[in-house]
Amino acid sequence: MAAKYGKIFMALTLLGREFMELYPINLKLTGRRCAVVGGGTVAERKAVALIAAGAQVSIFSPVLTAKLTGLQQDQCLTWIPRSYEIGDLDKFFLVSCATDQPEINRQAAEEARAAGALVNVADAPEISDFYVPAHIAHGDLLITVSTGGGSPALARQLKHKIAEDFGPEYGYYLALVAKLRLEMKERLATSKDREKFWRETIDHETLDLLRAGKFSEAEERIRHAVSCAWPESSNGSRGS
Ligand SMILES: C[C@@]1(CC(=O)O)c2cc3[nH]c(cc4nc(cc5[nH]c(cc(n2)[C@H]1CCC(=O)O)[C@@](C)(CC(=O)O)[C@@H]5CCC(=O)O)C(CC(=O)O)=C4CCC(=O)O)c(CCC(=O)O)c3CC(=O)O
Ligand SMILES: NC(=O)C1=CN([C@@H]2O[C@H](COP(=O)(O)OP(=O)(O)OC[C@H]3O[C@@H](n4cnc5c(N)ncnc54)[C@H](O)[C@@H]3O)[C@@H](O)[C@H]2O)C=CC1
Repeated sequence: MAAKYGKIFMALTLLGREFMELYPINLKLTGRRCAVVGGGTVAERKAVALIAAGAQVSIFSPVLTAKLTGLQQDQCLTWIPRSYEIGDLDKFFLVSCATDQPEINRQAAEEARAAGALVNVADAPEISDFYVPAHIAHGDLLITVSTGGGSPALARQLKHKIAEDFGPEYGYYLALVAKLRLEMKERLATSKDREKFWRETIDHETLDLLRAGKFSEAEERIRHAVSCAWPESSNGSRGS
């Protein structure tokens, strides 16, 4: 693979660190059954992200954090108020093993994988199918940072740095553009026109308007841009 012959690969080799490229995917979890084993701080972080993604979350743990207890009271998750037992994990799409007992995590991971689930193990990257990246979500906009398990603290720090530059206005911007994009498909004749338009339209003035909460002005600005660039496009001509 190209990356393996690049400068970064050479540097990693010099540093004596093995390099494993991960396959980046964004999972759709709406309505999927997911389990978290453990109810502490780490389990909480994993469960909250799963719930945010619309998963149907079950937690196996004798104790829950205050936040998880609140979520359980609000019926955002199902709590099985006891220690994990063999046989618990046979019906899940994804399982996160996050107790403070390494042997329990391992056992749960083995069972879940044998049952066909995707498995994450909080204290054992080497037996995990996937890692949870640090992330920023603004509506449909999802920015993730992965260090391949090398330094979660660095992933977290980079996330905070990126969040300073990409605030909620980018989420509003995306929502607006996604809506207008469908309309522009009708209005701009060819895919080349559309490509040119969207590359030129992503501008800071629209973002400033959104940052200031001026949503309709921002929408108007983009609509105006398309009428100026393609006055003839309003005749409804359609193309590829
Ligand atoms: C492999 C992975 C598996 C997984 O959990 O998916 C994993 C594993 C481990 N984490 C450990 C420690 C810490 N993890 C964090 C924080 C986060 N950890 C997350 C993901 C991941 N952690 C996956 C790799 C992701 C990647 O590298 O890209 C984040 C990004 C996402 C999330 O959890 O939601 C979230 C930040 C979220 C945010 O803030 O946005 C902090 C920082 C802190 O809490 O301040 C520390 C202490 C500092 C440090 O160690 O760096 C330990 C050692 C435990 C010990 O020493 O006992 C292990 C086990 C090991 O490495 O062996
Ligand atoms: N991957 C990550 O992001 C990180 C992983 N870790 C690792 O994650 C592990 C958990 O850390 P914390 O959440 O801080 O621990 P914690 O002590 O806050 O929580 C442990 C939880 O596991 C539950 N538990 C214990 N035995 C159980 C069993 N047999 N069945 C079900 N639940 C059981 C406890 O009731 C408790 O809710 C640690 O071992 C640590 O090494 C730590 C920091 C970050």
